[in-house]
Parts: sequence; C-alpha cells; structure tokens
Amino acid sequence: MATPSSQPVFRATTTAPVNIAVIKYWGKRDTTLNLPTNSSLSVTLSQKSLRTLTTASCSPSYPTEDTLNLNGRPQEIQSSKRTLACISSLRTLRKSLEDADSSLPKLSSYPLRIVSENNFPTAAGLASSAAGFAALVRAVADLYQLPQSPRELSRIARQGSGSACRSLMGGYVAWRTGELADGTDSLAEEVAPASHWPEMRAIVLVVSAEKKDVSSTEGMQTTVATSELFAQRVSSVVPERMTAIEEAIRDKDFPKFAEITMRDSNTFHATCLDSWPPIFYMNDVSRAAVRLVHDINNAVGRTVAAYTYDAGPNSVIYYEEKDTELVAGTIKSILGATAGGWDGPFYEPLANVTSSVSLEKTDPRVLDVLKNGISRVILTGVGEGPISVEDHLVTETGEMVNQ
Ligand SMILES: Nc1ncnc2c1ncn2[C@@H]1O[C@H](COP(=O)(O)OP(=O)(O)OP(=O)(O)O)[C@@H](O)[C@H]1O
Ligand SMILES: C[C@@](O)(CCOP(=O)(O)OP(=O)(O)O)CC(=O)O
Repeated sequence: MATPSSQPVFRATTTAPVNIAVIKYWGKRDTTLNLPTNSSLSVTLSQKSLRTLTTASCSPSYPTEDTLNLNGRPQEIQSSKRTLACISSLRTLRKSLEDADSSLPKLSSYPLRIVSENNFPTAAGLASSAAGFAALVRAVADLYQLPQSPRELSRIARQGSGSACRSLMGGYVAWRTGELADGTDSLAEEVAPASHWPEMRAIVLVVSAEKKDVSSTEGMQTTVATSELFAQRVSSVVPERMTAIEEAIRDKDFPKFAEITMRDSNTFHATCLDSWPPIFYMNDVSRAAVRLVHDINNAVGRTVAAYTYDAGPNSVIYYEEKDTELVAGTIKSILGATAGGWDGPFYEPLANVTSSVSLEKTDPRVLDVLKNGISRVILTGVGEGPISVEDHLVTETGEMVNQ
C-alpha cells in the first residue's frame, strides 16, 4: 500500500477515553439519528488505563474508498451506516471550509485511511464503542482542521454510538436528550471538569471480556417496545435523578452521588428484566459485587462505594481517593494482590495497603463467587477528554504502522 512520495499524505492522531454512565442512556426515540429517550450523565475515565488511539489520514493517492482498520483488522465500513454517517457529516463541514477559502487543500475529496487500536477488549461491555467513535470523530475533525467545539462534534459522534458523544469531553459529562426532531439540540456538555472533583476513583472488575449476547442497540429497542416500567423511568425517574446528581457533583457529595448511581444502575437493569423477552446483563458475579459494596458501606457506617453496570456483567465501582484502603484495599484482600491481574495508573499506591474492612457479616459464598469470577481488575479514576498526539498509526507515506 505504498504511496508515491510526490503525493501528500495528511494525518492527525488522537487518543480518546471511555466513559461510564452513572445515569444510564437506555432507549432511542429516533433510531436513524440516534436520539435518546432520556438524558444521561457519565464520568470520563483516565486514558492512562483504557484508551483508543486513532489516526485519520487522507491523500489523493489513496484508493477510492475510505477504509478503517481496527486492532489490525480491516473493517467493513461501507456497510456500517454509523461510521459512514460520522464521516459524511465531517466531510460536509470540511467541504464548506474549502468552499469558503479556495487556498485550502481539497481534503474533503480525498479518500480517508483511518487506523485505530483499543488497548482493551472490543465489544465486551467496556465501552469500546464510546471511546472508538469519539476518537474517530476527533481525529477526522483534527485532520480537517474543523473549528467546531467538542459540544458541536458530540452531535456527530452520537450518530456513531450514543454514549460516544460523552467521550469527547473529560470529567463529568451530561448528554441532554434535546427536544427537536432533527436532533440538533441533543448534545453532550461538560457538567464539571475532572479538576473539579479529581479524587473520584473507579475500580473495574472485569467479569467477562467476551462479546455480549444482546447488543446495547438491540437490547434498548426491546426495552422501549415492551417494558412497562420504562415509561416511568423516562418521564420522571431520570429527570429527577439528573438534577440531583448534578447537585451532588457540584457539591462533591459522594454519598448522594453514590446512592443515585447505584439506584440508576438498578432501575436500568430492572427495565431490562421487565423487557419481553427479558434481558439479563448482570450475572452471579455481578450480583456478588453488589452485595459486597452494600456490605462495605454498612461495615464502614457511611457510603464509601457505588457500583454501576452497563450492558454486561462487569462492575465499575466508584469511590473517593481518601477511601482507597476501605474500598480497593478490601477488594484486594478478597481477591489477593495479584489474582485477577491488577493494573492501572492508580495501582501503585495500593501496593502497600494492608488494612481493609471486616467482612465477617458477608456470606462466604459471595466472596468465593468473586474470587472465582473476576479475571482482571483495573484501578482508574476520572480523567481528561481526547488528547492530540504525534504517535501516528499511519506513516508519512501513508502506510499502516505495524501494530
Ligand atoms: N477504535 C474504534 N474505532 C471505531 N469503531 C470502534 C472502535 N472500537 C469499537 N468500535 C465499534 O464499536 C463496536 C462495539 O460496540 P459495542 O457497543 O458492541 O461494545 P462496547 O462498546 O465495547 O460495549 P458497551 O457499549 O456495552 O460498553 C465495534 O464492533 C465497532 O463497530
Ligand atoms: C448501558 C449503556 O452503556 C448503553 C450504551 O449504549 P451505546 O451507546 O453502546 O448504544 P448505541 O447508541 O446503540 O451505540 C449506558 C450508557 O453508556 O449510558
């Protein structure tokens, strides 16, 4: 795939983070535009542990079709309406810049070569689509030197995967459902930067890195069509929780943040169970982690930990740095220091942690299920949005860098 050196190759590379919602997006009111039935709110996680790296490049010398290579494998993007929708919106914005300034190179007319890698399992409930589409949109927008803000770009990333619109920003991010039929007001916005509440930590208990049975897209449509609980979630439960959790974030009120987070995860999974046929994302290991978190909070006498589950069995447990020993230390005492492959940017401080909460009231079977069921533990925390880097996955002459 060598490119003649006389032809220029334009490149831009970015990293993008995953985000884990504390008020869940579940349900679409428009499947083509990918518009949600309710607002949602997430915490962007540090890219020191989980991140997508994407290079967008274009050249007049590339073969005619746009291409995307993910983790070393060519993807069928011509049949991926979502990827095509993102690329087409970005190209239209570039074209209008070129129409207004004839001195600009005609990048919008060149084929794109996009190369991406996720440093964690794809399609396994670790929000790869969120980081992946956010990185794709940010990288192409940078390549095209678009002036649009992350908020404006979130409208485009949303078409790739709803949750991706929240990964264009760091910290605490809301995706407002919007009211307009064309979706122009359905955008993500930063509620607070990571620096407002940098003490927020997250421990990810990887229960399964397998591809899940029911995709989020399919699962949420079944829920919208069949769950009787769902209407109430959308009309009153989520709007009240959005207001309350934004107050909790503003006041850095962890117990309030934690209760809303756990309740919203539970309500979301209740609507899955109430779907017809029912959808199960949590399993015995997930439920054991729920029990553990409640036991830790009871033993400590205040709420120090909050679980949440996406469309899969993996637990994400939020806590504040000051409670690292009580939360991460206790989990380490159950799983062992090395069992489960602990890693992440916040692991080092845990190396010497010995104290933990007494779990004498916890059913020993819960501890066994956790010990046997968790394959990996990632210690991370709130982090920044996409970062522009020079670590290109496409060479100056347009070839893919060997990964
Ligand atoms: N780096 C990437 N670049 C472009 N697209 C990606 C990238 N990573 C993932 N995707 C897209 O996202 C899809 C996976 O999304 P899916 O929602 O099934 O899983 P997930 O996001 O890992 O899990 P969940 O949404 O439940 O947390 C992939 O099949 C691919 O189409
Ligand atoms: C449970 C969730 O993680 C669902 C995420 O759904 P997706 O964003 O993956 O769905 P699509 O828009 O169909 O791609 C909750 C959340 O992240 O808010």
